[in-house]
Amino acid sequence: MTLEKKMMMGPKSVIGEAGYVMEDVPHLGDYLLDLPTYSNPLQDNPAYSAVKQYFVNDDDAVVQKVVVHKNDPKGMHFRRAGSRQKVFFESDEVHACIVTCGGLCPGLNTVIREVVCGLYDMYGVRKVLGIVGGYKGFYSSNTINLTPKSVNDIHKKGGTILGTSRGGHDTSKIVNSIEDRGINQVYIIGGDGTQRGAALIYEEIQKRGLKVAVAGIPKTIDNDIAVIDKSFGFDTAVEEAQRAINAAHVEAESVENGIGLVKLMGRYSGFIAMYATLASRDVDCCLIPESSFHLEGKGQLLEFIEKRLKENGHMVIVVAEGAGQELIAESMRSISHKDASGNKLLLDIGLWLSHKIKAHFNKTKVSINLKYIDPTYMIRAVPSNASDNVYCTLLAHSAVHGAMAGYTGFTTGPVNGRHAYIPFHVCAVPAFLLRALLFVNLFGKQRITEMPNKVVITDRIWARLLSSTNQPSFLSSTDVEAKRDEDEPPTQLLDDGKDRCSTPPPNATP
Ligand SMILES: Nc1ncnc2c1ncn2[C@@H]1O[C@H](COP(=O)(O)OP(=O)(O)O)[C@@H](O)[C@H]1O
Ligand SMILES: O=P(O)(O)OC[C@H]1O[C@](O)(COP(=O)(O)O)[C@@H](O)[C@@H]1O
Ligand SMILES: [Mg+2]
Repeated sequence: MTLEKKMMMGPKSVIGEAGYVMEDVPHLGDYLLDLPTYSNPLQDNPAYSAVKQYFVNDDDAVVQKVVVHKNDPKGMHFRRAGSRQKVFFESDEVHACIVTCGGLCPGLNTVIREVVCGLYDMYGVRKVLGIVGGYKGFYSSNTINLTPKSVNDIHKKGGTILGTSRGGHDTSKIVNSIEDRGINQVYIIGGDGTQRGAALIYEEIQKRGLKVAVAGIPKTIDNDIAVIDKSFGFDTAVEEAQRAINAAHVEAESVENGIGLVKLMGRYSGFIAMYATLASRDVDCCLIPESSFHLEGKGQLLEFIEKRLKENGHMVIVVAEGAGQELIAESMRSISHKDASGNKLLLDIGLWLSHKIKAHFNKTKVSINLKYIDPTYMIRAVPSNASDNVYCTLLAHSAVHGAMAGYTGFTTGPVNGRHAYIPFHVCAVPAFLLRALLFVNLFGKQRITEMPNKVVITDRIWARLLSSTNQPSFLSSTDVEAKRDEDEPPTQLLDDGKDRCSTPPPNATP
């Protein structure tokens, strides 16, 4: 194949029998001809000497959907992460760099540590640079040398030893810096914005024909990155949130008509609020961006608060920072501001709700005692917990194995419990196969940053939350219908072949 032809190939897909599609990741060999390969040094590593199979089979893939039906096509797959028999870099040839971008998240230091140690211990790499202060650090800050010794204890600290920033993504300046420094592996740790930036860096590197592997490592405390099971730091955040909820509960319980209001992070997705509520059992009401609510009116928030106070004498409300933004905007006629990365700056729903609840009970002459707790930055700043630490290690090692094997333009992460390489770009799949795959609506959105991961309030998990808090859903039946239409069609069919949304079950009461 000629070089031009290889360059034109773009994102790849591997198509197999019975509707098997693998959305493959790019490889340095796609645009650089005749790259030499080397045997993987892992097989000489004493720690791995008892391993039955050192390497992942070349065509191992991870399936995107695990719940299937007998006539379903095999569906979408991603390349399985892990070490390969042949690597495309010699140990002393590697000059890696690591950068952390966007908001803080528990586990950032663990990932940095494990990329450094993974490169050193598994592949004998000796040159790893830390880029200081996020993307703009590539062209405006000093770098620091990272060694297993210098990163040994960093997983015990919150934050990122490299520093981070929003904004400042200048693709050509970044790639110039990569080229000038002779860097050939770039590990980019960050959320959706960062992964978009990483895709641009990968494209520019490919355009310049550089032998530089670009590996994205997804980070977001909000857990709003699509495709992967969950992001690191999320578990830690849910655990840490329990402390704030407990405090709110103690405060609320100790006084007459006590209300504990806790704001948790979640700009567009209410995962932290939802999981923290499900875990706690002390929460009476959880409000998330995906499920709108009103203050006034029958079955709405203020009425529910009145009811719960009458029943229990106290209550705890958990609100995700992105919830109810349209209500605040309406009542304050606010101008929308953005941060340096272009993310919309949110209005403080916690303060606003506190004010509205107090004003309401003032008007109705009921004395309440409301305590508002905003633990958001305290939660974000803690070191990762044990389970996140284990997860971060695997994530970092998967990225290292992928880059050493010559893969590039990918984000790594767990898909149904198995780590996979997910391409930055969606590959083209023939239309007939798309139809056969039965999830045409989702296609084109499977790339990590195309569509944020959101709580699907028509899924059973949200129903479990509503039933555990016994709060109203605050949605009208029209809202529910609209939500059902937005979400994926149900896969659970009744015996007569009609779906549960459109047809009431036999004997259902109207
Ligand atoms: N669409 C984009 N294209 C290129 N770079 C982006 C894009 N969106 C964000 N970035 C860059 O990614 C970095 C982190 O983005 P941000 O949205 O702040 O955090 P996160 O990656 O956690 O979502 C910033 O330096 C920002 O400039
Ligand atoms: O004050 P900052 O640093 O902009 O961070 C606030 C935002 O960071 C987050 O924790 C996560 O955002 P990112 O995923 O973009 O880093 C959001 O929940 C929150 O809105
Ligand atoms: Mg983001």
